Amino acid sequence: MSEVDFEPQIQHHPRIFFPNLLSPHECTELEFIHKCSSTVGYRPNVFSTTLSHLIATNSSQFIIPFIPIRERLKDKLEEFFKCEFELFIEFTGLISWSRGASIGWHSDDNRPYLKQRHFSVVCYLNTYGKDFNGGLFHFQDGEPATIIPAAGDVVMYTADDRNIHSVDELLIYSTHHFFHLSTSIKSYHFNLSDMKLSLGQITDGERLTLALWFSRDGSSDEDTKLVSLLSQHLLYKNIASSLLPLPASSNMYWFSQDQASNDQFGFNICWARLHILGYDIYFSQDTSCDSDVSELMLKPVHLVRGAELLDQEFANILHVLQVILGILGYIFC
Ligand SMILES: O=C(O)CCC(=O)C(=O)O
Ligand SMILES: [Fe+2]
Repeated sequence: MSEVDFEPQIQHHPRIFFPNLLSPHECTELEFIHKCSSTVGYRPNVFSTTLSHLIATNSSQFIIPFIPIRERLKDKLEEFFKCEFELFIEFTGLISWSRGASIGWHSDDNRPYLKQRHFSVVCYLNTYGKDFNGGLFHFQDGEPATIIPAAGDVVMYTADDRNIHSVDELLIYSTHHFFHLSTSIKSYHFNLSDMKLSLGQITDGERLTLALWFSRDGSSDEDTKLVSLLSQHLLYKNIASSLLPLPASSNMYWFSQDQASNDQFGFNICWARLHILGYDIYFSQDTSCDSDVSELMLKPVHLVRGAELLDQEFANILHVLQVILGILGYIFC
């Protein structure tokens, strides 16, 4: 599909679709960042990575790849909607959906606290049919009626009720990835059968987007907030001078079948991502069996592959993820 603005309907349904606006490298780089930084999101079966979270977890270097992409998207949006130099980025986030996630008909400004959102931009970072199934985007009226997510494609639309849209439920991915649960990890906090069920939800495929909202209102400028967070963070020199990530509170990584409940079963999303890649983790012997999960997030860990315990000690589980995903080529391809 080439660039499509559907000129005749522009007043009624102001929107535009750009194929291949992001390069494959940009999509892969953002996927890498999401997979090693994401937390459980705002709705069940959704994970997200916000820029403020990257700062809070001492991973602000990961903001750098967003900068040229955000600028390019803003330029395109302002040019198409003829509002050059008028818009501010209100929110930037990587959002992934796992099996069962969906969203019904809505406009993106449909709550009083969302009224500052004037334009929406959704960039697809992976591809329907290849990386996941389900998850098609539909506009209620006008053209295009349906968007089939493909890595690099971008849709831009006004956030008001001229662009009511929905996204179909993410379905089970056709090729079920094999994963192996070893007992070599200290899994005393977890119920393994429940963990297998929950893990299935992300091994079935994840639909990943970069979502941005734009505002005409300067008081909603995300950058002002980010600069303030960054400068506060830099005051903590010991943390900021280290390049090691610092996990947030453990419940932000806690994923269970029913995220709405306080179910003690479920597991850590970082842990799950390592399992999918064929790794387990091992906390050194002096980590007390009574440590609660929140402490474990901050503990040094070793990797286990099959029956082999690897020598290298990592600062914490986020550090492991960054290294393993980096080595596996997420960042360099
Ligand atoms: O991911 C998409 O295709 C759109 C998601 C959406 O509509 C929303 O988050 O408001
Ligand atoms: Fe939406």
